[in-house]
Amino acid sequence: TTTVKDSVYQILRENGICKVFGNPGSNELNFLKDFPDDFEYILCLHEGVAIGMAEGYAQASGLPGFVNLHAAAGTGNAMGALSNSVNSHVPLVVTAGQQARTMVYSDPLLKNSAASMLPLPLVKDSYEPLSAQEVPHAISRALHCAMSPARGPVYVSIPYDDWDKHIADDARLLSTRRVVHFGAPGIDDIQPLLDALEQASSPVLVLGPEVDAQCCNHKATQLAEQLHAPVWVAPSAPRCPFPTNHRCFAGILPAGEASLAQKLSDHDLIVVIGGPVFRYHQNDPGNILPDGARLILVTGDAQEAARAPVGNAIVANVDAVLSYLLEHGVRKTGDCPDFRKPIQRHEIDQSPLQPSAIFDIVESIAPRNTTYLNEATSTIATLWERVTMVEPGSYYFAAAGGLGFAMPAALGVKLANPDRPVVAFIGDGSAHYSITALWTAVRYRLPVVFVIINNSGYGALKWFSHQFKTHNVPGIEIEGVDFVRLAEGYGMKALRVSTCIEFSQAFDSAISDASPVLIEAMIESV
Ligand SMILES: Cc1ncc(Cn2c(C)c(CCOP(=O)(O)OP(=O)(O)O)sc2=O)c(N)n1
Ligand SMILES: [Ca+2]
Repeated sequence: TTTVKDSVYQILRENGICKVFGNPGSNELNFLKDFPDDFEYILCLHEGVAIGMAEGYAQASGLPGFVNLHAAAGTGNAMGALSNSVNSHVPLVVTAGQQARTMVYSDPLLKNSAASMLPLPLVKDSYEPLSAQEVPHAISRALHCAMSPARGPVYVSIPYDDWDKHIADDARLLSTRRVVHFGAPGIDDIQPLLDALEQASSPVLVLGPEVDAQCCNHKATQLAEQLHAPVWVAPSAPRCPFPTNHRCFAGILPAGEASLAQKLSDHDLIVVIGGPVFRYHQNDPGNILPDGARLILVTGDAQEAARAPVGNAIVANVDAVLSYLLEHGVRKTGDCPDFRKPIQRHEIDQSPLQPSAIFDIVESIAPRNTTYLNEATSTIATLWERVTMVEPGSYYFAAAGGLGFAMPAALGVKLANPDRPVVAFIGDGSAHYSITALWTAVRYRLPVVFVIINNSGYGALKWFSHQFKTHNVPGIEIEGVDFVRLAEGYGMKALRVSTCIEFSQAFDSAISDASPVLIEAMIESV
């Protein structure tokens, strides 16, 4: 026989999982005791950080993230972060310790009374095994469910007295299970798309995060060149699916119905690959498509296909479809046009900082393979205009817009890819949702550069107030926060700058520092 605990670690080990992101309580101690030395426990001081870090790690590594939380209180703290995970199709197994199986009904402290209901609908599946014997199978099933298209987080609640129970050794059969997914279409399946591209006089490509998640950005560039088509990144982008310095890159689409359709008004065929149609943000009612245009969606997510309000959809592996289109699709002759917009760059001088200057300075210093995260929400469009992102895995943003994602996700990305620089632009508002990530960065020596863009408040909400004509709104000014002292309080190197030359010097030093650094960039309040 074996124990539930040994069986579960063996299942994780055989599936390449060796990191546990977590925050422990007494319910978790039986799972964590005699912690195996071939695993690493990453302590996060808030459960939103544990989820965010596991999400960044999973997205950057392609491996499932494994999280261990504490009962209902820990799961509740994780819910905001899970809203991003379920939208970004990131494979996570989220476990939470439950009170002792024999005590739960007596309403004890630290119980998770409706455990399998608590995280819904922000997980693909959630379960509390009916007996200790079921726990290894529940973990194995959660792992394969999280990794099956469309990927996503799965939750398992486990009573703490289950871990030491002895069970039959057939759990070994579970740890060696392999589930692989192909989803490649047959040529007949995508013939309608090939025909539409052949007949279109002005096709346009709109790319979503799945292109980046499957690392087929380069195939998308070849397809754009073959079609002489401009490429837009789908709105509210959580990843960067296309090189922003490529001649076909037209920009990131606005997240409003009318404004998005207006950007695509010159096209008669809109091919959306690897993302929803569309993830709008501001309410900007209008026609979803320009007059006379038709839309075809290619996605690995059947729900995304079903939810689309317009056009036809092909549910298939995005990488496989791109390969088909390259091999069998129409090829335009002559030179591919250049769809890029020229950018006027800032001088790096004594002038006061502003977001566009910050991004120009970063653009002039950061290595080309840097990964960026941006949660200074009023500056996102400016980053996409000014920062070059080429490789897969160059950019991450909260897929549901749930703030508090970028700081912990930056740590997870760095943990997965230690050789790539990681820069996180964080708003002075967003920084507070996961500020404890700074301690985890120092504790695990993750040399991320955190740039706090401090405009003394919720800049994006000031913009929305203007848009929505909802004036005199309280609660959007934040004055008097000292991020340098906050960072130093967590043991992190930190400095404050307010001019371009100061920021340039600080960033040039921070990007090659072996330790994490926080730079507080003071800019005019918007
Ligand atoms: C968890 C959470 N809480 C609140 C919000 C609402 N929110 C908030 C509070 C924003 C302003 C963030 O301000 P910031 O300082 O981080 O960045 P900017 O000043 O550049 O907008 S944008 C936005 O959608 C959110 N998206 N997620
Ligand atoms: Ca701000």
